[in-house]
Amino acid sequence: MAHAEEIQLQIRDEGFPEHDSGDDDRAWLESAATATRGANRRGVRWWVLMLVDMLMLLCGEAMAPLLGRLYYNSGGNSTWMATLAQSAGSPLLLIPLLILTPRPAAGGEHRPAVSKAKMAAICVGLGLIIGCDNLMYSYAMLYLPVSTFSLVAATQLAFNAVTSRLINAQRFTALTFNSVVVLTFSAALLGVGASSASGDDDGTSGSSSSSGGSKRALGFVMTLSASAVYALILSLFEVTFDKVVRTRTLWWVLTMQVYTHAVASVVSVAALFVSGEWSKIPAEAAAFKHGRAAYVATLVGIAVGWQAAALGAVRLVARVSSLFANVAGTVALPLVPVFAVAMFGDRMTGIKVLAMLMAVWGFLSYVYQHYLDERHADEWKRRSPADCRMCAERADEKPCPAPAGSCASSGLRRLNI
Ligand SMILES: Nc1nc2[nH]cnc2c(=O)[nH]1
Repeated sequence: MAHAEEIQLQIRDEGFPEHDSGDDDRAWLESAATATRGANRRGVRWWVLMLVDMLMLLCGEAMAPLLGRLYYNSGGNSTWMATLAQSAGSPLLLIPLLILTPRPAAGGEHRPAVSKAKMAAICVGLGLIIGCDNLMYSYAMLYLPVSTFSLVAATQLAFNAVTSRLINAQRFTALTFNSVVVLTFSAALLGVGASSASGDDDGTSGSSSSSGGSKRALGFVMTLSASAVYALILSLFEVTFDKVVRTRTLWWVLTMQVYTHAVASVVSVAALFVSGEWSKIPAEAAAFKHGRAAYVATLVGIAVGWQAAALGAVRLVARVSSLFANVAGTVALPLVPVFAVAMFGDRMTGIKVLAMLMAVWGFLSYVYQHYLDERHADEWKRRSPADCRMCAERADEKPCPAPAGSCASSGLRRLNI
């Protein structure tokens, strides 16, 4: 018991001074009621903002790869230019970043300033990894047809399940597990369906038979590696928000995206010059199938599309988790062929419909789990301080069942003793 008291004291010393008079249960109940009302009010706004982030991610993930393929199919040949386009749109985000001012963390608690040197090192590291992912993605699109690409890219969710478990201590329930499995099968089904319909050569990229099996093998390895690296990137963003920045405001999301993508762009520009591809760009633009203006418009579209996708993804990482951001992104894989039906008059098949329905099912499964978690957290917020004290006084070494932060208004923190 002495141990438990020691822990209580220690926790009280750590924060929430306005509630340190732990005996004042009435005050606690009032503050809990206010917090719950606040949470409910934030609830609708939160879901609407999440929908906006998802739309940004889905539109970007659907539009950017289609334009990437248009670039290669219309005469574009520079993998470094295709790589640069994926990160070059980040200066666009300077506009909202300069308008916004950094907001203090929710609750107004004092937090030590984030070390600039540490953030610079993180942004350089993440930027280099993003640059590698972009390069692998460019090779993947160049060497693999859409069908095989979708099939292999479906693995990114499984990779994310591993990275988020190892790096972010993601909790897996039956619903989140179901979401990962169903979405992976949905994207894979699409790949199988497309390859059986087209003999795995849908002519959408430079991977015609003349390119040879070695290029296709390289495309396969690049897609698989990019899928793993993308999962790692999302998990590293999440762990940075959790452990380094320790807040998840829009200002920090924009800051991290602008700086990491700036690093990726600098590396891509340097590689464009060093590789000599730069000298071929004017001829490539002049010979572009739809003209020079279309060449520029395609690259600008790729840049804007990837920034929208990345912003949506990082916002979802900050709002929910890296796994959820990947779940939402994977929904885009089966949506692309359905968009192609509407935009390019492609044939609608039973497999495309089934893949899309499975994607929606997998996605809703994760959203429902998140809704249950929120409700569980709200229930804990409504409990009396005695419940929280019970946790603190438990001497059985078991973790507290309350969700993180839910004991905050009683002056006690969630315990993991
Ligand atoms: N590998 C990979 N890279 C990305 N960059 C932006 N989106 C993606 C994605 O879905 N996969």
